[in-house]
Amino acid sequence: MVSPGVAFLVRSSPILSFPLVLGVGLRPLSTRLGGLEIPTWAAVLVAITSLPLYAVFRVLLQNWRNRRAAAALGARLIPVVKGQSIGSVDILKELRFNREHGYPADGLNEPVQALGPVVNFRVLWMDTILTTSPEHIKLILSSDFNNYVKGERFKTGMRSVLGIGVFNSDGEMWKFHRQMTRPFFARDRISDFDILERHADAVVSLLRQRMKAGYSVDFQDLIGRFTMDSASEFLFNTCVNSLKANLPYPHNVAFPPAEANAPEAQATIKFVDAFTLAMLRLSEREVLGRIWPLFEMFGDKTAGPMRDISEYLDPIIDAAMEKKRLSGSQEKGESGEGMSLLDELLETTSDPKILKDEILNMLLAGRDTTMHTLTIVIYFFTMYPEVCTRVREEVLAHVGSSRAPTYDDIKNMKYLRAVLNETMRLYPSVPFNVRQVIFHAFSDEYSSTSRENINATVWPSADPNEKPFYLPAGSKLSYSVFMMHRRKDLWGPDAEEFSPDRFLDERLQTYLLKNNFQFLPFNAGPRICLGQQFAYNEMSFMIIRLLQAFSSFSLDEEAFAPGARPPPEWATAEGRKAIDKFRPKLHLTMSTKDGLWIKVKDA
Ligand code: HEM
Repeated sequence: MVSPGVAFLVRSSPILSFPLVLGVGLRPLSTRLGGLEIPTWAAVLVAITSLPLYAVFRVLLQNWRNRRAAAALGARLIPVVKGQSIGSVDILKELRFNREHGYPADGLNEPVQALGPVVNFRVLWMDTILTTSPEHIKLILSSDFNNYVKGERFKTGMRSVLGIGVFNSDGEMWKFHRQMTRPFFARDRISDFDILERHADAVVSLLRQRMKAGYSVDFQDLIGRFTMDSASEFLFNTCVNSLKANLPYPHNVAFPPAEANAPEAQATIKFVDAFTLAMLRLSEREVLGRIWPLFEMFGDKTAGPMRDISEYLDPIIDAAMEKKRLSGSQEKGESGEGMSLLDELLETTSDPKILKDEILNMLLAGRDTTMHTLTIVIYFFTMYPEVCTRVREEVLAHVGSSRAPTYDDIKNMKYLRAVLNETMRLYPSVPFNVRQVIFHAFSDEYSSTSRENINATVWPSADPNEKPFYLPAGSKLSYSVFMMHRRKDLWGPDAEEFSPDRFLDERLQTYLLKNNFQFLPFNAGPRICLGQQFAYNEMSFMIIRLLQAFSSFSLDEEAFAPGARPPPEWATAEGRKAIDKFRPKLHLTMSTKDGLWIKVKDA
């Protein structure tokens, strides 16, 4: 297999070989055509400078075209964030550094404050537009949905893991996946809580065991196992059983008890680690953008983890296919309780590639998002014990201290829902998302001379007296719900405060109900999260079980590894960056660096 880097170079070879062809061919050609003798040094100089000159020419031409097209539409160009170095490479470096070591939106807040809610980070002369405006996000996700796609650039980077699954497809393929999976999220299916109950009980007893033994627990790790086990059983009827593998001990326990993992846990650990690593590799590609293949010259960095993932998943898919083959037409159409997503998918397709892609896409969607939200809810319980007490009172009033909650119990618990929403407002699982303005240049349908600007679009300015913004076709966009959820002009002066009541008191009317598109933890429009209701049920169920078992939660700051604590310089920052006691980490989704070490008190 050719590595992504080599494939990239081969694809780019026509342009990269241009200087060579020019260097070798210029002298004989000029002699033949015009009898002109070009000295060797001049031919070499022309060859060396040809590519940079061509690049400069293209950039200038593109800028001129954009200005002209914007003027023709009565629009203006999006303000560009100016870097200090050629091609604003310093901005790229800073963004990469901040992604690894900073707080989310470090390096983005300042330009947005200076230039407004939409800016263009023109790194390496390529437009990368960032918006934090609900009006623009509404256009992207809903009212002008057909003009935006995930885009080839994004999909190529994700393909080696997510294939052509629902997350990584556009157009007809995306519709096919969406139609295929939607029935599975019907209300009766997602309110069947048997699976959740078993795994939630395991979480509670593991917490109790560790407390009894006198150790703190990494709640993020523990709850990630809960969401992984629940999702795997729900999706493919086979529990990954990650809750059966041993829990880690805090870094400050000098001699943790020696515990060997049960043999059956080994395969689980390998699968879960491979899954986590594959997601990490994908997020690294996303940060590098178009040039990511150059960092994979010697091989596809997702190939190793994907081998381990396939080793685990392929037999499960094969067995389900075989079961389906043996049962034949008997079961056809009998979708209903007890059927996993995989069983349901087998009603539509028997293509193992599509089946695997879909399962992996759903696991990505279902594990890390709910893991993160539940982790931050518990973190907020440690920070705001009065909120924890109030949710607990609601739990005891609606469900009591022992019975498992039902769908209706959960639906009626308004404060719990407000706590979940407030958590997802401040720390949404998908803080940044990407799209591309669709580009139809190669469609036969559009063969006019100005075809590259078909699908160019405009966005309104916040100030109606200002001209709208012009976006060329093909522009790469990033929208940040993380930043939008913290805007004081949208949420009020207390936007950075954790206050679940804002979803219940007059602030709901004053702020949120004025503009539904300013709160989007699950996205909106045709691509809205398919698992939204499932996620609310799963998270509420787990919190209720925890609050029936435990009366309070506390943070064990000593148990956090030194590199996982917020650095001292954050203390002088504004807002939550100064207050919070964990370090957010950004990959495809958000998490906390090195987990969340807590202690719990039995109820
Ligand atoms: C707190 C929990 C969750 C949050 C915050 C969340 C958030 C999101 C967001 C922001 C998207 C849009 C992604 C994009 O545009 O690329 C999305 C899509 C999706 N989510 Fe969720 N999600 C959660 C849980 C789940 C669960 C538990 C499942 C299923 C088991 C799920 C299934 C999906 C699917 C299938 C999509 C793709 C929709 C499409 O592209 O058409 N999500 N989710």
